[in-house]
Amino acid sequence: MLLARTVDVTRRYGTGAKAQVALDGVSLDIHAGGVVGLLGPNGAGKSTLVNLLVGLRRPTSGTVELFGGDPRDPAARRRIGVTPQETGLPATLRVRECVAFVAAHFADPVPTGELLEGFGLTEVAGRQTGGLSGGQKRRLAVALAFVGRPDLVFLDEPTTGLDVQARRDLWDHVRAYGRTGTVVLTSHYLEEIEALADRVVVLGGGRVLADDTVAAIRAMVGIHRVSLDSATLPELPPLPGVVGVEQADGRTSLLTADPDQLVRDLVTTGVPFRGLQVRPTSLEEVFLTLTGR
Ligand SMILES: Nc1ncnc2c1ncn2[C@@H]1O[C@H](COP(=O)(O)OP(=O)(O)OP(=O)(O)O)[C@@H](O)[C@H]1O
Repeated sequence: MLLARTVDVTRRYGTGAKAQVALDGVSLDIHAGGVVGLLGPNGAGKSTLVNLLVGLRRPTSGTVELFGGDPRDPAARRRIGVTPQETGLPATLRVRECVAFVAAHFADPVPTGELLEGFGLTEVAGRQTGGLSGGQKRRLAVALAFVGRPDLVFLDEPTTGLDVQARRDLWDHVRAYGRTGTVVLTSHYLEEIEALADRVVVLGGGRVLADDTVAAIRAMVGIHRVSLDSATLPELPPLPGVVGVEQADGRTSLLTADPDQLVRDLVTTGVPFRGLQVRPTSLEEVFLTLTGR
């Protein structure tokens, strides 16, 4: 089921010579179920895309649909939950009151106590939001996106400022939600995208550079890393198919598209290697290649 879509969307900020093109011909379908990760460097257009999908901004050209209609239609917006990149919580409201305030807008909200428990906020339920730590504020901002049992949740860099444990707890929540609902999440953390996303959309310079599963995107570059302990390794003879050699952390890495053949060749050379490891390149390595960074 199609929940949201953009068709050939362009978004510019400003006019004339100073115009900034934030999105440039982006077409994207968001289907029900799972976690879609929007990945891209600073200024790639991730927040702009989310803001268009949730009806906070309008495209300069192209079409944006949410549940088959206009994202600014209140009926469509009632079915989504959003955590923007920056949230201003009313400083004098208590955490519990904040949740109750948002819950009042929905017919069947998650009970406040249950929601606070789920996001580790029970202990600070009676505290004014102005007195929360940065991480607690962020957790509350993310919790508010889930109050109305939304069909589609948009989280713009939800774990920025969270410590490792809080980040992992939030991942559990997002993952669990993605089993029955749908989440669109932007992140700078490749680890986060690898951990959560079923589908990754890589944005760069306002364009979709790749749109696939984590595994497929990793395989797009298709390069594997064959690494050996450097300590006892003699100088290697030239080996066919090696596209790069790296030295780091006491290991020599050979980059190749055909790791099986490289291992056979290594054995044939008779080089006394130790500590052989073969692994696909990480999402980070692929990401750097795709975005040209
Ligand atoms: N209100 C605005 N006025 C002018 N330019 C803007 C505005 N909002 C965004 N931009 C520009 O549009 C481009 C895309 O910005 P956007 O915030 O969508 O990127 P992003 O991928 O979310 O970046 P980040 O990872 O830093 O949050 C950037 O060049 C940015 O400077």
